[in-house]
Amino acid sequence: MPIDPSVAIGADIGSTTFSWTESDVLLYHLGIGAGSHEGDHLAPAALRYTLDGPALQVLPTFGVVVPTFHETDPPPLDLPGCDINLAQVVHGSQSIAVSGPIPTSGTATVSTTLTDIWDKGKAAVVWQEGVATSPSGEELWRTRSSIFVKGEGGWGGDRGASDPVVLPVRDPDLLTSYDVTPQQALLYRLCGDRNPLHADPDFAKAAGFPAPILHGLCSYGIVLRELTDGLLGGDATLVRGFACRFSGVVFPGETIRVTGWREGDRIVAAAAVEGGERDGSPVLADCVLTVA
Ligand SMILES: CCCCCCC[C@@H](O)CC(=O)SCCNC(=O)CCNC(=O)[C@H](O)C(C)(C)COP(=O)(O)OP(=O)(O)OC[C@H]1O[C@@H](n2cnc3c(N)ncnc32)[C@H](O)[C@@H]1OP(=O)(O)O
Repeated sequence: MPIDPSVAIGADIGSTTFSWTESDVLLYHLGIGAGSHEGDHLAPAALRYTLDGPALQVLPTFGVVVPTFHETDPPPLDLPGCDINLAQVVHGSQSIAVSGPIPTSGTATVSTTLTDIWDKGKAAVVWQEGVATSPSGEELWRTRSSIFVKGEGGWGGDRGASDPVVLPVRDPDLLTSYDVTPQQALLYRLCGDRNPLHADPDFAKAAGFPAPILHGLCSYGIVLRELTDGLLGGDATLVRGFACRFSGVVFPGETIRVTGWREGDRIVAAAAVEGGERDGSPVLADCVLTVA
């Protein structure tokens, strides 16, 4: 069986220790479009993401990517009990909760567990959770993510329960957009995800797409940055968590429209493609930004 839930569920994927520098933080922020709005490269809020020094802040979505930031090979997908390949896989959902602002440089260890597998009949959803700790053992952040594995499932397992975020009916507090550059995925892949799905047209076609698609985690970072800039004055230290489901693909060169509502100590949001033939196609759903 390509996926054996009896082996996979609860499996300890292991621990990795990694380090990062201010340069990694700067590259990450550039990869998710920091400084690209007109005048942004000189604005104090954007400089918090793009200029090294005492004012530099870290958008918490960095915590998701930093354990593999220096990887130069495609994601290995060597998950216990899962005989699957990259062409079957898209990122399904992602969340991170931080204990406090992520340092601009440091060392940490992440321990990851494969927590659950849902059987969608025509696909399987594989869930992982990670806990990152400092060298002194202090918890820094927690992540939860899923991959959607096409062509798996059908063993009569649990379908899982979704918990959709209901968006307010009132006018949004933020309506903004970001123009994904044609080379966005080629830049973002330098942040540790060399999956050929985002760069190689032949691989993308074999995986069922007309062209390479943008990394889900790039859209995830773009949307958090837009919400932080638009509703939190560009202060990344106010973000305690960010969760989303990847509800549709983005092609480099498209525009992502971000709509957000402030609701007490959280912001709920959605993202969709703006303009062109795919206007309104979903990108991110069930977005929740938790505010300190
Ligand atoms: C080990 C580390 C490995 C790292 C791997 C990641 C590496 C990265 O480089 C990969 C990427 O970044 S890929 C890019 C980012 N992801 C995407 O673009 C996916 C966008 N979403 C889609 O295409 C579809 O929603 C799609 C395809 C997800 C679902 O669409 P459909 O097939 O049409 O399914 P649908 O009919 O809508 O729903 C069927 C059931 O599945 C549930 N579901 C839907 N979307 C889900 C999602 N995103 N996550 C989890 N579950 C999801 C539905 O709820 C439904 O279930 P049920 O019938 O029980 O209600």
